[in-house]
Amino acid sequence: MGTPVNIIVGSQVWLEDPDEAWVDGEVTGIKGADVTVATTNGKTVVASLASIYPKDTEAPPAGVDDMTKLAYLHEPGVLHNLACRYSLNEIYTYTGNILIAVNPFQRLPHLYDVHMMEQYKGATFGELSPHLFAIADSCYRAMINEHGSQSILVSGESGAGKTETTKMLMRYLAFMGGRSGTEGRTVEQQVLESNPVLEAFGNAKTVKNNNSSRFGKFVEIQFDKYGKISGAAVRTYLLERSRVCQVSDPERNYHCFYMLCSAPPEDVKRFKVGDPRSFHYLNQTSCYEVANVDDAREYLETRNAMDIVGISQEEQDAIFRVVAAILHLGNINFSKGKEIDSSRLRDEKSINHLKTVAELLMCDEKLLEDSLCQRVIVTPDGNITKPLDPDSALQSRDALAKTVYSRLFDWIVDKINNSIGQDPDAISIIGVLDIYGFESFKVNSFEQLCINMTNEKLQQHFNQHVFKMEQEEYTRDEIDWSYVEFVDNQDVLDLIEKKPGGIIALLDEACMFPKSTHETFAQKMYQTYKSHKRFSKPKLARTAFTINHYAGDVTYQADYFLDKNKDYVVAEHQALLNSSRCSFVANLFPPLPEESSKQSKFSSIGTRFKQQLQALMETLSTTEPHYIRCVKPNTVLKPGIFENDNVLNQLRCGGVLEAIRISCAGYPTKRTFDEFIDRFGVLAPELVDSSDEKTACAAICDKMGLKGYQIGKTKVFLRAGQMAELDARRAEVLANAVRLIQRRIRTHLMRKEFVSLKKASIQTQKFWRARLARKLFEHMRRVAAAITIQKHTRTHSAWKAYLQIYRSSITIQTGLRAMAARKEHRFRRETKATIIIIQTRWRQHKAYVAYKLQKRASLILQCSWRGRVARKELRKLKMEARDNGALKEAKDKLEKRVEELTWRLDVEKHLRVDLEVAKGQEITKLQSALQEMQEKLEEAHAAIINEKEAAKLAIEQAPPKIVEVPVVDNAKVELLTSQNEELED
Ligand SMILES: Nc1ncnc2c1ncn2[C@@H]1O[C@H](COP(=O)(O)OP(=O)(O)OP(=O)(O)O)[C@@H](O)[C@H]1O
Repeated sequence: MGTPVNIIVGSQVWLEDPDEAWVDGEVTGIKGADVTVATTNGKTVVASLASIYPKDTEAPPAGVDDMTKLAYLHEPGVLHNLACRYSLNEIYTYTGNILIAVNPFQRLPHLYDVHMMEQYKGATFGELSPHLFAIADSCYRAMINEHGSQSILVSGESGAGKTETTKMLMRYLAFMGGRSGTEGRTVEQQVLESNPVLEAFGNAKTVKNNNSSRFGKFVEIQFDKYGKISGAAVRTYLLERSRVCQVSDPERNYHCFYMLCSAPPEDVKRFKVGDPRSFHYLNQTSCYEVANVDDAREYLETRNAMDIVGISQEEQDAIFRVVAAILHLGNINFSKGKEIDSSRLRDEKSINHLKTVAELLMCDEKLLEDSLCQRVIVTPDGNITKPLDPDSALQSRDALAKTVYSRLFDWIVDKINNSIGQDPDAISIIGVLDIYGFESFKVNSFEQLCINMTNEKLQQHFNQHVFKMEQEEYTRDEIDWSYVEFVDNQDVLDLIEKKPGGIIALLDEACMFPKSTHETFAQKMYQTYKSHKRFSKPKLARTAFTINHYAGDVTYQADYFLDKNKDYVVAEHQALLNSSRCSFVANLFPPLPEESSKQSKFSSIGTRFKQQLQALMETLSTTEPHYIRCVKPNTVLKPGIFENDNVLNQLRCGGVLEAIRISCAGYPTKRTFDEFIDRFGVLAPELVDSSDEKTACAAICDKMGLKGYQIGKTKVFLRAGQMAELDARRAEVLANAVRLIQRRIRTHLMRKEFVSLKKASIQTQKFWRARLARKLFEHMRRVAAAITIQKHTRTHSAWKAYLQIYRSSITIQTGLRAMAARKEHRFRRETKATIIIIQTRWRQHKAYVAYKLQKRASLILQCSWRGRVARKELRKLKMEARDNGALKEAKDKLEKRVEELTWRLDVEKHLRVDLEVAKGQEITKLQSALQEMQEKLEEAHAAIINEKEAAKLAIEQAPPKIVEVPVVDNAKVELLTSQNEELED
């Protein structure tokens, strides 16, 4: 699978690692055929050049959704891709048309919900990420479009997820083909509900899988012409019968046994069951429970599902009675009887169990015991009864249990089929095959041979479909395909199933020959196939043989082949159960036709299975197959050794690796010239018109630079990836064309839109501009009005403020003036009084002075006058005194008078001097008082001037802001006015 590339120092490579399977690293040195690699886990390993693989350093970290897209298609690349995707919960990956489903081992509900189904409904295959719904959808659409039957083959080892995948597929098909809104039990509902019923009776916990299907299953879903589900049939293959009687740790018997033991108490009582530990068929292992499974609930759910698939209550009861009877049957033990080689029931317990079995199966107790401990041999001379030794009796007991169980299982399958109903007019079918994958254990027995035969058949079918048909097509179209090879397994199939001469035919022969043993059978095989290249005898083996299957060598132990191949019902058992009073039990064992009962009782399981398989293959050959390979991921990156749990091995066994190889080596894509030109003509339209189809196809391929393609007679054959390449180019061309058309149309549309938008926008602009202008005008008007209002308001408030200041200043002025006036008044009053007093005094003084002067003057005048008069009289008296003596007296008198007046004048003079002094003092005093008053007056004047200046300054300094006084204090103004007037008055 490796892609030949030159490995040089520095190359990134994969190499095998004992712990990690594959480990990547870088080549650090090459010496001859040895390469030194520095691995990413820190080791330096020397490996041979042939054992290392190149690593794609440009691989997307999330992996690719189709393995065929891998740059280097080799085992580590495939595993790495799966591991990358798995780590991102991408459990599905395509390999061409095969879907690889890696078991997620965890519920991923979002992957399977209705929303997901809706998404995949009708989606082109490959468009969405790989999914089983994509397979189911392409299957459904192929059926509808091509009216052809389809099949989906789900394979994988035990626990890989086949049953889950099958269930999901059926759910999707029911979703697509279901009749929505139909009342009652619909076909699809019954098909879906048949799963839990089949699982209850056909599934068991095994080492590998807690819910392992111990049978193969082919569900055929029939569709009518409208694509609706019209019927269904379930075919089952090779139920593992031995499990009924033999279970090893840590496995369990079939689920139904445990369910019955956990049933509601009334059912437990009715069916006489109890603790599973008390039944031999269940207590051979210590495993009674399965993690996360509630058997009690499963019992009820199984019953419910049985209701839905049409199993009546009576039938259900009968089924569980048979199940209970098998459990009790297992508890019947035998000991040696009285006669030689005879047996009898060992103890009381066994007797009781026998009774219970007889009761549950409604058959005769004695007959039951006899059928277990005796055999009747028919001889020409009559019937001979032969007792069975305890071991044989036990075998007889187990054979009965297995037969009853397998008949019961077959009855359930038949019932489901009858109940769902077949549609004889079905237009097409979709078959889903859920069958065990290739098995290779340490010890492989007859079952493994059958299982591996099935897988060989399926592989052949796969080969035929994928490769043979492919190659036939190459041949038909006369193209060179010599280098595409595949391993044809027809020879292995011939070895196993050819009649006569195949292993199964030899086994049947051995079974019919009474003296045969597994050793004689093995010898016969060694002899017959000694030169068969697919058959070999292991060294020293006496019964073992190895078959070289397509998936690898498997060594089988022939020891129990004979027993396991024999499928016959002991006549005694047949008779016993047929005579049951319970019609259900009796019907499980219908009486055999007279001749066949007389003929050999042997029926070959191998041959029957081969026939069933043949029928299945015939059915499959009428369908278009689709493949799903389930893979168990426990060791995604484990080395490629041949072990069943190895992913690589699983892929190899599932034919996936081979498919990848062939797919890449061959021509996975082919198209008729018509289709090719139809699809890719756009890549070179000039070539298509000018030449014939074949030449045009070749020309297109050449033009696109494709290498290695081939032109057949009718088709173009493309190598892997070339279709994608052409598609990508086509998508590019189409996208360009689309873009051009879109551009033109968009231009046209945009222009139209632009014009109408322009018109509309002009209209809108007009409207808006007008509106804006109106608004602006309105705004301006409002601004002007506001300014006017503001002006008036401001005037008003300024006026108010001015008035207030004015009034205040008047008030202040008034106050100040009043104060000044009062002061003045007071001053004046004071000054006036002073002046008046001074004036009075002054005037008094002046008057007094004048008076004094006048008085002196008048005195002087009077004195002078009187002197004159007195001197005149003195001269007269002197003359008269002369004349008379009298005169002398007068003279004396007058002299006295003059003396008096002189004294008075002196006094007056003195007085006047005193008065002058007092008056001078008084004037000085008054002058100083006046001086003082004048100073005070000046001070008052200065204070008034200061106050006035201060007031003026205060007014000037007062902020121009005019504080609006909301209310004029008229009362105060009036008061001040009146005060002012009063003051003025
Ligand atoms: N798609 C899935 N999503 C979640 N869990 C899954 C899925 N597929 C499988 N499983 C889990 O793996 C278990 C085993 O799967 P399943 O029973 O389908 O295996 P199988 O291949 O049918 O085995 P067998 O051959 O033994 O019957 C399931 O019980 C389930 O838990």
